[in-house]
Amino acid sequence: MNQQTPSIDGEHGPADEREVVLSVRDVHVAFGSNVVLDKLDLDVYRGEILGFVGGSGTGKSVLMRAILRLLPRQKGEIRLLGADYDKVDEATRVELDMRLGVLFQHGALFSALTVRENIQVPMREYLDLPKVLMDELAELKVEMVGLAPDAIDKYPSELSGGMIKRAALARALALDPDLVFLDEPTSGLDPIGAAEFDELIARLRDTMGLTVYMVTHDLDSLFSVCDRIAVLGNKHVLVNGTVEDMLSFDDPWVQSYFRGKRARMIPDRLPASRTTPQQAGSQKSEAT
Ligand SMILES: Nc1ncnc2c1ncn2[C@@H]1O[C@H](COP(=O)(O)OP(=O)(O)OP(=O)(O)O)[C@@H](O)[C@H]1O
Repeated sequence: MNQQTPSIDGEHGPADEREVVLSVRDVHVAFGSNVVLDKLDLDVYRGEILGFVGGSGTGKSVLMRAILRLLPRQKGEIRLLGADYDKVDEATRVELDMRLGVLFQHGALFSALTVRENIQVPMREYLDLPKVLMDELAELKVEMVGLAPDAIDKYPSELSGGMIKRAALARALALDPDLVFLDEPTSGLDPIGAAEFDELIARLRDTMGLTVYMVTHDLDSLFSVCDRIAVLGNKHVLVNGTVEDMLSFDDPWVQSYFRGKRARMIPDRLPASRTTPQQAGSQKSEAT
């Protein structure tokens, strides 16, 4: 995908009318001679759930970390909420960071802190709030992600895998972000827990207007909650669009992934409920 790529207009209007909250252009990341990402372009639109997929080791985590500035990149521009991270002053950078939430794979909660304290970590880092207000906010976040109220004073070791994911999501939402990055949020969950987590993500998008960038291998998530899917291959985004676009895209990996045995086991791959205002439009790039 690039700015010159023709886009398919959706039923809700031309694709380019949507607000781009994350824009990645011509990104190049290498570790020594190992080039992981090259000439990579990607847009994420406000209010959508973008599913980001690709084979193992293709660079999904590397891209997420490069976007979050946890890894250096050799080339390329990354604009978040309209601002070029590399060109803004430190105060603006902090403001931008506050508008992002991240759920790392496996939750990555601080094991020595309770759920309440974990949720309050970003509040302590960025805000100067009285304890009573931070407690109220933490309680609100716990409720928002569907955890029982008594989970708030538990330590991560006392929680199930699904509860850890929810607690980590509550922490990612601590500062009411515009955009959340989720790294394989349903991995390790049983199918029911994973489906409930997907529903939670969709509900938060609908109620908070959240934009979601979700790295996932979970075909159920891709088919049920993602408005758009981007596929990483050959070091860049091979194609992005709806499930329907994936099914018709002529690439061996994309075909085997979306039409393979596991995909065929999902009974209703294109439920009508997938059509949302955020789903308007899709774009394709040329496979190389
Ligand atoms: N810090 C690092 N130093 C050197 N090489 C790295 C580093 N991080 C990632 N890589 C390399 O970058 C490539 C892409 O890794 P990455 O973890 O992004 O893959 P992925 O698409 O997320 O894979 P998976 O789906 O298996 O999690 C791999 O070859 C990996 O070895």
